[in-house]
Amino acid sequence: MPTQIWLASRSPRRLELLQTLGLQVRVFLAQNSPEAEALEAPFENEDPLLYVQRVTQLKLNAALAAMRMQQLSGLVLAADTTVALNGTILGKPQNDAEAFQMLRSLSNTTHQVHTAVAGAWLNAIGRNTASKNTVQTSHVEFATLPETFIHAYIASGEPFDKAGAYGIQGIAGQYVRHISGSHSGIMGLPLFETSELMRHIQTAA
Ligand SMILES: Cc1cn([C@H]2C[C@H](O)[C@@H](COP(=O)(O)OP(=O)(O)OP(=O)(O)O)O2)c(=O)[nH]c1=O
Repeated sequence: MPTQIWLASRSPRRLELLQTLGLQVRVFLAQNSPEAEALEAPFENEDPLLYVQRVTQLKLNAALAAMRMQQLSGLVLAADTTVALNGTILGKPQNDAEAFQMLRSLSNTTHQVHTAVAGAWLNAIGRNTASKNTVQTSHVEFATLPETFIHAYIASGEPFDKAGAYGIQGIAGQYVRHISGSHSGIMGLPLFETSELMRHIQTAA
């Protein structure tokens, strides 16, 4: 019987990326509580790489707890993407001014995009019998972002559900001079690392 893969994510990009692997994926969304959202706030001066892994584990744990309650089983995946500029975390912008500030700070420089993935196997009696985490870092160099572009981009609404206020897969891609790492990782789910993680879990479960 094929493995049931559950993606614990609201991100439409993550679902599309997983589906490009030809997998049958179901989305599982745990109820968002204010407490859970508060836990996703970075600690003061938290290292971006540690932050992205911590939050990913929180997302996975919340999904596993909720899935147990509903007696669901299979391979469960959660992920988080964080943009880091000179060691500072750039999350999703809360308003136009924050988006503007983020995009201007990314102009004509290189930043990092970290995507962590955590997965676990939940068996038929609700036990987690195998788990694995991974994190993938890409380097993205933007050319100068003209102010007229930044304003129009913010007005389009595209920056608001994205870490660092941009999506490489959209019109901001025209200013990406160079990347090293994983294009799918920058979009939210590194396909090479995620496939390896899933194979590992399936073998170990
Ligand atoms: C840098 C970058 C980020 N992003 C997106 C990927 C993620 O969806 C989003 C970062 O937010 P995340 O908090 O990682 O994920 P999410 O809130 O969208 O979904 P969930 O927590 O339910 O899994 O930014 C792009 O789509 N393109 C990019 O180039």
